[in-house]
Amino acid sequence: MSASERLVLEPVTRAAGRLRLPGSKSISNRVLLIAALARGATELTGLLDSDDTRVMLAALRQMGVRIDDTGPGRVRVHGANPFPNRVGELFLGNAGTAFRPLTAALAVMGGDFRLAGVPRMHERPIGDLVDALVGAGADIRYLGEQGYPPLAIGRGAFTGLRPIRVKGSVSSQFLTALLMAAPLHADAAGAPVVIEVDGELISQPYILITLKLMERFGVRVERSGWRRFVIPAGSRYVSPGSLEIEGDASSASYFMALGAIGGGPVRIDGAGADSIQGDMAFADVVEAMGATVTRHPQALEVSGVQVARGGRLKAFDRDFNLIPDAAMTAAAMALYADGPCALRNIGSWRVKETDRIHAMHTELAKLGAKVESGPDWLVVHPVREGEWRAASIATYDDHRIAMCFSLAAFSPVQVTIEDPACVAKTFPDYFSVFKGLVQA
Ligand SMILES: O=C(O)C1=C[C@@H](OP(=O)(O)O)[C@@H](O)[C@H](O)C1
Ligand SMILES: C=C(OP(=O)(O)O)C(=O)O
Repeated sequence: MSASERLVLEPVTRAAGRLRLPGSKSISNRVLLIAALARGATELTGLLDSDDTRVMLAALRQMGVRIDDTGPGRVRVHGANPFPNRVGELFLGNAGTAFRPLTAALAVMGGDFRLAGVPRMHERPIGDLVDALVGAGADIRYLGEQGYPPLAIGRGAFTGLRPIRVKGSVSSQFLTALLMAAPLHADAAGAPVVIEVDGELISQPYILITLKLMERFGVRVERSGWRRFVIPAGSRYVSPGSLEIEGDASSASYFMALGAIGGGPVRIDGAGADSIQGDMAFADVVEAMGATVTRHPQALEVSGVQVARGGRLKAFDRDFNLIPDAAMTAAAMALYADGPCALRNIGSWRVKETDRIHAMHTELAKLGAKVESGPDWLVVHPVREGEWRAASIATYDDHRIAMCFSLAAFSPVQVTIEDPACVAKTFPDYFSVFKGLVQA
């Protein structure tokens, strides 16, 4: 492995300072697609520039959607429904927020599309979404293994006559994809679209992001809890003119952890108490661990959050189903807690960028931690003084493994992060922001 493929983290003892978050991945990719489907042009600001948003932008442009670059983090999207090009081969990397919603939108539109990604994307399940769409008349074929990308989408007639039933136990992105595509049918057919969730629905706060952004584009979904969603007849996306994208709350979790472990205060601008992202609840996690948290609008003039250490970090035993991405940061913080920390209900980790339960178990253990895990849980015991081991951390092409193991710099040993560039999925300059906040 060459030097640029590894990052050596020398031990640090303090962290303090202020930073601005990159744009939210979840919001960026949702509004790019919705704006592309809306009447009128939308000026987006605060857009994330990373691998996941680049594949979405490239796919939309390939479909003939005009998107002007109007400055750093700014684009003007000229809506076009249906898309001018209804034929194409799309490469969507490992971006779940591009692959799943585009599958649904293109299946409802109909055409002749092929959707593929990196090898890991072809191991991430999509069968529950394909079943729901095919059940409603869409024409989708698997080009590789059944239930997984790559996919071919044809011209089949999406009827949406009966309620569309979808399972939500593997990923909430399947329901998000159906919700975002539904107005295309509700508008064209002048009929309501009803979506029913079959069984458990994980990662629920991401559905609220979807519904809130649809509403910003004029589509109000009627819902009964998490079971039944009705997109009224005639619903159509209309551009609000402009939209400011919040900072990424999952990215904020690493800096909240820095403030809690490294003293702080660490001031994080771009997403605060008024955020629509569920991962802002990570502020409650660090607070419960003993950190001192200040949230906008109570005390800060810019939307944001500030975290400082409150004492030794307290152990936790928590259900993390609602915040699966930020939960990884908690697993790394457990290295410094005052007792064993349990992360429960995190089964979705198995089918994300890598098998995250296996990866976190393996890499935390390399540092000297005792770790236990099961199908959907992880227990991390803090490392006692004198038991730390220098380690080279494998990152499995998973941005979040790379980012949360930066927190191992607070150990007394040298830690090396392999392939740090994998952070480009959501936060290309993560390590330079990190280095600007920590001190030996
Ligand atoms: O809808 C979204 O923007 C996301 C939903 C979550 O996935 P699951 O619903 O698969 O847990 C999350 O892990 C992912 O990073 C982004
Ligand atoms: C699971 C993640 O990504 P994706 O949007 O590809 O599902 C993630 O960013 O942690």
